[in-house]
Amino acid sequence: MSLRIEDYALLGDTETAALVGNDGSIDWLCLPRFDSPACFAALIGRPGNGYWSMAPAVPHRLRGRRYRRETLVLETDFECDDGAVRVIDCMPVRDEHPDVVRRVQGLRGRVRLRSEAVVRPDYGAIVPWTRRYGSRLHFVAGPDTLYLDSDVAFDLGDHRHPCTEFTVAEGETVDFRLAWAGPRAPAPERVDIGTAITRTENWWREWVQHCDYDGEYRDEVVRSLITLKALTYSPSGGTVAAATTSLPEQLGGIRNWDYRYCWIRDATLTLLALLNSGYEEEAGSWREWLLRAVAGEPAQMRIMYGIEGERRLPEMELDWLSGYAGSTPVRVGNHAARHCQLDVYGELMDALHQARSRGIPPHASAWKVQRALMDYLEEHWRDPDTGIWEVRGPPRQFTHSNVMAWTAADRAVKAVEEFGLEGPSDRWRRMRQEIFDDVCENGFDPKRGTFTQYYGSSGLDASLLQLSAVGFLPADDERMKGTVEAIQHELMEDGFVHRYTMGRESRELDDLPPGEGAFLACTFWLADNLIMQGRIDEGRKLFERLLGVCNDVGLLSEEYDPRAGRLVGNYPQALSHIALVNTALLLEKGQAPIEDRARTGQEEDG
Ligand SMILES: OC[C@H]1O[C@H](O[C@H]2O[C@H](CO)[C@@H](O)[C@H](O)[C@H]2O)[C@H](O)[C@@H](O)[C@@H]1O
Repeated sequence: MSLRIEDYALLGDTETAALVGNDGSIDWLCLPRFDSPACFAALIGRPGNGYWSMAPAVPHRLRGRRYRRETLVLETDFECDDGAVRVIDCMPVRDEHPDVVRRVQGLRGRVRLRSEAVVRPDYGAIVPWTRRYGSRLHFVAGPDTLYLDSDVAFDLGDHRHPCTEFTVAEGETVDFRLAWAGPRAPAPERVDIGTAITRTENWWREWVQHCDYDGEYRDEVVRSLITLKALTYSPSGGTVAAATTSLPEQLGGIRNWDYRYCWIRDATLTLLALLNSGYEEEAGSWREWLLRAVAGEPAQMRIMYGIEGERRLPEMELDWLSGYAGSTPVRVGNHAARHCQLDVYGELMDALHQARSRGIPPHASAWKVQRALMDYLEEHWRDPDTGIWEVRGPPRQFTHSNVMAWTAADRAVKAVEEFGLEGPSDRWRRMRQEIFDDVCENGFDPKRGTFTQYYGSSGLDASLLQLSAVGFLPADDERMKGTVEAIQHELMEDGFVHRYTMGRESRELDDLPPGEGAFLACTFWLADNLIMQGRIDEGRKLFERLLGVCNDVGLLSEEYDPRAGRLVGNYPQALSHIALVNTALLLEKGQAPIEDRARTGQEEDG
């Protein structure tokens, strides 16, 4: 039986990521980039699709695992009748060759261990050509060449399952390193594993030092920030939505998507979470990524890009993979790249506005790009779109999308008024008012006292919990209170919030069978609304309940299945960790930076 999603921990070097189970097996690793084909894909298939195990060879139990304080260096402790060992895993800060290092440390007694290195490039499809040179294994398959160096020699067997057994006594260490090289690149030099681990540890600790949040939830916030940093591709500054593809939104279901790309929405919200926690440098590189990605005709702007700004992300199914817990199809690429989702204009205008407000040095092209985007939005904000949830049914006029168009107009007005930038502020002011009136007339149900999912629908949508955060209406406005109450009544299951009403209407909306977990980011947004309404204790209680579903190493996926009591969806997911950071900041400050925006927006439009 597969491990639960929460049984995995993240390793990463800010260019790619791996998942290691609490059984010591690395079941997911894409090299050299987040979106490269995985060479260990057992996570979404079978063991034959690739893994690298490291655990006692005799009956044993997990004694615990943790990241070393404020780092992404993982320690997993196993215990058996003969003693105890620790496996230390990390991906060193990137130099020439992406690599994973593993050190086995004897803690007590003498323990016999076994390691199997089943390398399977191209998402588990290819058995590589494998050779052994002393204590080095060499795997070759098309564009992938991997080298496994170890203190103990591997037995090649039939070349399909290289394995080794060795004994570690208290105080001893045994080291391993798997490194990737391009097809014609020279073989990597051997490295000292102890030095690599220390260097990686120091690098993360130095990074964490810039965090200026020192509140009650520091551990959880720092873990989330480390996760967001690990999901940010450092050469370009783009953030992937999650480290995986096709972890299901419902166990055994078909809502399995590839998240190893940069959504404007997720990347922008990541930037804000980092910025609000003291990380200004990241804001600069994110803006570089963004401006490169959206450069060109505003009409051609995409809602998501590849990590270097690639525009074509064709979606396909990998039929040789049996899926996580049998959840098929396994997909790579993402058809949503071709969607029109108007909210991204608002998120983008807001992020650039905030970067400016924080004094991030101006960028020569930023305002030019923003003006071009506004020209486009002025013409198109009434268009139906696929909305924040990227529904695969027919486009609609989603209330949230229009509110985000309002946000874009609001930030454009402020850029002129507060920063003296040049632009038609009177026109944008009129646009802002027009959208405000339109939303209040068509996206609000006066009988039920709640905003609704899209114009003309009676359904609810948890994205409406964002309305106060962006400043559309204050949290204590009766219409917002009514919306929050309706969402609490209709979208909650066992204390967690679903994205929208599931049922016949959602089938038409989504073009997919209903059934998925509760959405963790939305549940944090509910906590935010409670806090902004002054219901601090209720908000805190909900926040702490959410912290309770973080796994033992502080990670969250996209969704939570309250019935199964399990994390579901891609993992770890940026949106969930962004939302965690925002709620912690809101609780700490009593009012978040986002609420300041709420106040200014309301003065003019209320
Ligand atoms: O479930 C439907 C959609 O799910 C994915 O989108 C979700 O994840 C995105 C990345 O985190 C997020 O930006 C979006 O708001 C979420 O709905 C998936 O990528 C889509 O293809 C799919 O239609």
